[in-house]
Amino acid sequence: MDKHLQSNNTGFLTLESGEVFAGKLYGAPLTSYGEVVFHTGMTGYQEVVSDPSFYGQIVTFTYPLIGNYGVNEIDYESTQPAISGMVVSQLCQNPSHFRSRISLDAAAKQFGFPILAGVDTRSITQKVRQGGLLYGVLADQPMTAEEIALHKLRQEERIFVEHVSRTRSITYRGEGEHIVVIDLGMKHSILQALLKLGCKVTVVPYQTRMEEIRALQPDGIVFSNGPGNPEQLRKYCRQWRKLAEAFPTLGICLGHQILSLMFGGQTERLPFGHRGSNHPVKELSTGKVYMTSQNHSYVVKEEGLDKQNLMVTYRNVNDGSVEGLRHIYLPIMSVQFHPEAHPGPDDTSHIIATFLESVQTIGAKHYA
Ligand SMILES: NC(=O)CC[C@H](N)C(=O)O
Repeated sequence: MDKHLQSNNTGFLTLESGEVFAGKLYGAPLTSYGEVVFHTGMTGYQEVVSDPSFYGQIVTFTYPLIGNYGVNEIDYESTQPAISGMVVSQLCQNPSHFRSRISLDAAAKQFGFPILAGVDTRSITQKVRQGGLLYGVLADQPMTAEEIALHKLRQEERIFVEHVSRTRSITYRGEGEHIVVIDLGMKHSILQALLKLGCKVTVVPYQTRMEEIRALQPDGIVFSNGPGNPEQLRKYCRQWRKLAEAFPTLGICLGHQILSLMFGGQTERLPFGHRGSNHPVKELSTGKVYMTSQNHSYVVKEEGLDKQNLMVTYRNVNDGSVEGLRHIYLPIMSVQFHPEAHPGPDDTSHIIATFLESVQTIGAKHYA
């Protein structure tokens, strides 16, 4: 018997395509439902479970052993549970790391999400790769197609950003430039990256009005990462465009996708998403390839992109999809990947520094 499996509770992941995967249930004894996605990182599970971009998703890890270095107090990306549920092959119950405080099982109990362990995660991944958007339910019994269809319908009606964006503004003191982050489900490490560069940072709820943001006298604006379909935010894009045109702006992941919407473009679903720590992207101006941390289902659609104003700066090496945009005349830039990394390589951390340089130099000159 697998020494990692000590739970007596059998659990099931039922996919909308009809397959049922049986395993052992750990973490919080809750039924979870959502889009089933796969993450290929060998590490980073603590950041993934707490990254608000994963809100409403059941995340399957392709790396076979998860939980082996435990969970610590400092690597959380938010204080709320983000994922809906987790599926792993082997769940390690005896973690070993000098920073570890509790096991992943204990953290899942505290955070409030279930873990299904002991299942063939490669087979689930193959199904997701073949099936595109695939909903599932993780529960203590298999579900019927009708039950899943009902959950799916409810899920599709929800605007996920509403559940993860802060409800009140908060300012973090720094001596440097004042950056206002539009919180679409901001990862804590984006805040950390800005604070590390000396910025004063104000994080505002995503529905904050333009006048309120102007009153904060920002030097620059960041549109954060976040969950769900970017098209759900289209109605805010007119006012966000005004904001982006008024201040040096950086968009990260969901923030990048909405930048294309602001300029009349569209987004589309990738066949099965990019989630992992080793997605290669090419910087078109230099031909340099960077390894990046990624986590997205949607992508900026090439067709319909406002090429009068925006140019593509990065492309995914595997599928050629758009990974970065820059405004031709204004200091506005965005990336589909995560320059703040965490988890994953920090090869592209210079992007946040470059944004800050534009805030300090081009921004001041441009708007003088
Ligand atoms: N990490 C993110 O910001 C994700 C963006 C968007 N929700 C997507 O899945 O494509």
